[in-house]
Amino acid sequence: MSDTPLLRESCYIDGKWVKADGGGTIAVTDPATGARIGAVPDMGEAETRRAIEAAHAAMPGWVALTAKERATILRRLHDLMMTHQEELARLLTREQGKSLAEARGEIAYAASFIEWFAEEGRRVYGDVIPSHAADKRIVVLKQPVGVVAAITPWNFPSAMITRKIAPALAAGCAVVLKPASETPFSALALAALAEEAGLPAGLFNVITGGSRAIGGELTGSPLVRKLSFTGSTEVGRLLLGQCAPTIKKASMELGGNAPFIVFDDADVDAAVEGALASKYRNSGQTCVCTNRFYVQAGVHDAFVAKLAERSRALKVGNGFDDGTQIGPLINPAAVEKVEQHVADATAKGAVVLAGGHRHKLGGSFFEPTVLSGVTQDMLIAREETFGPVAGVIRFETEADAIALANDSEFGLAAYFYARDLGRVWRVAEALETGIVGINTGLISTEVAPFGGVKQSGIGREGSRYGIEDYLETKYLCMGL
Ligand SMILES: NC(=O)c1ccc[n+]([C@@H]2O[C@H](COP(=O)([O-])OP(=O)(O)OC[C@H]3O[C@@H](n4cnc5c(N)ncnc54)[C@H](O)[C@@H]3O)[C@@H](O)[C@H]2O)c1
Ligand SMILES: O=C[C@H](O)CS(=O)(=O)O
Repeated sequence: MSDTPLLRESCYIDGKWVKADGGGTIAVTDPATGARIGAVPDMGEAETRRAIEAAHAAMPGWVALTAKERATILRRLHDLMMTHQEELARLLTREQGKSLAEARGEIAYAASFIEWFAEEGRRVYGDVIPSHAADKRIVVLKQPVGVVAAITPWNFPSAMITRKIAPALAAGCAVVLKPASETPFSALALAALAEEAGLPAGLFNVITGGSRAIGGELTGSPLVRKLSFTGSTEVGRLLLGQCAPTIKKASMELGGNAPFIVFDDADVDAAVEGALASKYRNSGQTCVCTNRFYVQAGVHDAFVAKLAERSRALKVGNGFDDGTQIGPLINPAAVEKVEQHVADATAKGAVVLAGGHRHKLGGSFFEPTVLSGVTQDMLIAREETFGPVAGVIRFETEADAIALANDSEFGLAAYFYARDLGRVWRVAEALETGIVGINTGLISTEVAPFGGVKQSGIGREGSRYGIEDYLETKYLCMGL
């Protein structure tokens, strides 16, 4: 990794590259090989407090710029990301494991949020409201919410960060980011490019270390006015509670349990393509990966046979190897969870049609797996598997499918394949999720509002809606 100029083994606070006060570090390993690829500072409360204070001090100068001046710097950051796309992608694959092709795609996706919100920041409009009284005038302003704390997951080490810092910076906010300890280098590389783009010191701070200590400071500080979190529902619930004493604004992008419904009137071949895309992206480690398949009786056997055949043909390997489609899971614990879901399902009667075991490569590799005969009571239908396992449940009627799909505390993404127009509208409106993919398995884009309902989260990221969460609305009542 020493040949990677963007590799930073220090944190970035107030425009300086610094080590932890106590000198402690956290090792970072390659999930494909288990090899140590570097280390980052093990920071705590004191460093976090300094980062928050730096962000708070830097904001006024940033707010004083025009939206266009902020957009110019963000645009420069976008261009630098794309210039360094290959290096950023290699860094990302090394620490997260996804294929190089997917990593290149993630860097472009991450950069697209910077490009999108550079422009959205120039369209933060207020209002002039017809007054209620002849001697009054009413104006509405939109102003930056204040210092933003961002905490992000390991599965998209670049895009989950820019999906937060882009609207925050475009709105005029400063950010303190804690990335996942498994994948810190992509975050630190972003800080290096932001520095090169001319982002003033203190506006983007990246700290690594103990999540409880750092998180406690970020959620407890009165200087932090907003928490933007992406991660598991369990941790989101904890952090939301920690924000309560200081009444922080909170955006929560949490866990999923996406249903994928195939109706009798679907194009089965198209449904299989969509299923492969939605299930096996990032080796099944995305919040919007299909977690449970529901297939109507008339097409069930044809669909599962084709899905199993295609799953068996997927290439499992190191993300750097040509043609790899399924990389390693992030760590051994992730493999154990996948194994637990497969074992629970087969113990309750599910049938393995493809895969079902740890891959012969060993380590954190798992075979792409298809199970039929799955039922709603199995762990694989109740919990987020976060691995390359497709469990298929047969259903009879449209009403059954909707009831089964909505039988979850999660509500992030759902997918279905159908060609009857009336059915498309009935099902799309009935599904209790924030996102619905219709005759497609891929829904991720910066231009659309991304987020969930129920215990999958609060708020939306991306699109023209995404900047609203970083703004406050101020009402001016002007007496004449
Ligand atoms: N909805 C979305 O947009 C979205 C996107 C990606 C991932 N996710 C979800 O994230 C999960 C996988 O990511 P993960 O394993 O990194 O999730 P996680 O919740 O374990 O960790 C997420 C982040 O929170 C930090 N963290 C953990 N405990 C903390 C604490 N007590 N205080 C402060 N910070 C803490 C982690 O270090 C990491 O940076 C899955 O559930 C997935 O569905 C959701
Ligand atoms: O893991 C969930 C992320 O949000 C992935 S994506 O935004 O759907 O690409």
